[in-house]
Amino acid sequence: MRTAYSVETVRAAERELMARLPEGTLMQRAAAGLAAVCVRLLPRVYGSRVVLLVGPGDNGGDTLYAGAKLARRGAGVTAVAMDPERVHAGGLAALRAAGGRLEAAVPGRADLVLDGLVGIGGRGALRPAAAALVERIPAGAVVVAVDLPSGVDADTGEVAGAAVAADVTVTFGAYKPGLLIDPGASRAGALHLVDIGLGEVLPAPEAEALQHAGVAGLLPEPTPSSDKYRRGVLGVVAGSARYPGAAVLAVAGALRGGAGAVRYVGPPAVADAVLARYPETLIGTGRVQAWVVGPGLGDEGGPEVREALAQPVPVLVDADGLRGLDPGELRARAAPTLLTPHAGEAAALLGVARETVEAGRLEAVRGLAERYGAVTLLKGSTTLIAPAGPGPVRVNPTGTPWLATAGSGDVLSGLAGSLLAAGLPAVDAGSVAAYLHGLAARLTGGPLLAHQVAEALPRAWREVARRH
Ligand SMILES: NC(=O)C1=CN([C@@H]2O[C@H](COP(=O)(O)OP(=O)(O)OC[C@H]3O[C@@H](n4cnc5c(N)ncnc54)[C@H](O)[C@@H]3O)[C@@H](O)[C@H]2O)[C@@H](O)CC1
Ligand SMILES: Nc1ncnc2c1ncn2[C@@H]1O[C@H](COP(=O)(O)OP(=O)(O)O)[C@@H](O)[C@H]1O
Ligand SMILES: [K+]
Repeated sequence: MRTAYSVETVRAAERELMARLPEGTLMQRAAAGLAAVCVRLLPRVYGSRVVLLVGPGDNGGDTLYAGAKLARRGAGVTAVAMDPERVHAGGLAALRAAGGRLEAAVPGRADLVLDGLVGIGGRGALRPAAAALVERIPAGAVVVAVDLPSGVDADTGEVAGAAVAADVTVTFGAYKPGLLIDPGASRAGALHLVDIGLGEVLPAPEAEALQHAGVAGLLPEPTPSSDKYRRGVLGVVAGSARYPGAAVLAVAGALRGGAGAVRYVGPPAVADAVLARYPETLIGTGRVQAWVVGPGLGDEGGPEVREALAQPVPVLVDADGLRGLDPGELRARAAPTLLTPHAGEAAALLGVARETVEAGRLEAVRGLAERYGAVTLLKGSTTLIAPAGPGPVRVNPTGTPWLATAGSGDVLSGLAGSLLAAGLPAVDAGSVAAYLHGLAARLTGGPLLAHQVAEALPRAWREVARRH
């Protein structure tokens, strides 16, 4: 599990650690880790051209000390300050002693650029002096963000104006949520974590991302004593005369997600379409361990949605099922509810613009989970899963923009429903489903069709299970 911590938490941990260590120790650890990554990125340090963009705080300090280390190994290092009156004095002295220079303008060419404008002390949009330096980053240079790309909000991943687009981010002590959540995540490039000793003093994280090992541990594999009922029966309320395909795709995701059986409930013509593709499907109501309601219902299916929500089993609500949801009714449910909106549906539920959700994904997913008392999975570029109560938000690290294709969300609902029916808690069901779905899409490659994602799920499952 990759874990991420808010600025407040990181600062508190740093204070606690700093109190026990000689002054400057943490900055020296950070600079040493940063310089080591830079050395690996350069084909040859000696004779390379390195540019440091230096802000007024400690982020600039880390950068100057790392630049000094590179200068000592023969790199030509030029620092450019956002505010020449406010530069970390010790860092600048170290750079100069190593043969580096402070100049007024960004050189036109560079092999490596270190973005040390702002780190976790950054607030709001980059000021014009900083944005002007970002614009001058020479084309072709490898860009390394120090702690985080300047212009990205460390806590949320929000980008309010100009921001550095890094090839690599070297972050100190702990990942920050903004490095894992878009739009920030897509500015961060490859992530390197430098251990500065914070691990021992960090409390619970604000965000976490599953990795193969964690997913493997959650996959509901059948055992010798399994039968189809114990493996989980999922009921699917989906599809309509207008959108029959949604039912087929949700059932596809459910069957490929390992359900012991899938029951389809819906119009006979749609049931025929489902059976034609998946003769394994059971038709009509009966006992289930979980429900998926909503994909492709259009204006139909209201009573079935209500009925499912009234039952004491986990219910996943997606797409048209999300319209007109009553927070009170959901909060009163004894069994878990998993909501799976995309940004447009989340915006409608929250009464805000879609752009607001896309720019502030973390706030949106937390807001929905709190309002509805339900685990909420917000789809899109970096899918997020928020628990119904306190606890870290799961950030999905797999996926590809090729998934932005009609019907892929229906496959996800079926898959997540299958995992709910198998008995996974809703946060695990949502995050394991998003993980496998994203991995299956990557294995398929683009341009992909939604049903191909469903068909690639067993491969994704095996790839995760095989390695652990
Ligand atoms: N506190 C610690 O123990 C450690 C901190 N470290 C480094 O220190 C950084 C935090 O340092 P600081 O607290 O000095 O803060 P930063 O250096 O991140 O930024 C604060 C400075 O940037 C300016 N600033 C804020 N928002 C801005 C904006 N939107 N546009 C332009 N300028 C802006 C502020 O006026 C302030 O001078 C970390 O990100 C990390 O790089 C590391 O050395 C490791 C140890
Ligand atoms: N830009 C993107 N990057 C990665 N994944 C995306 C992106 N856009 C959409 N997705 C994924 O594609 C799927 C689309 O689901 P949804 O919007 O419900 O589509 P549909 O209703 O057509 O099935 C979701 O799993 C979502 O996370
Ligand atoms: K930075």
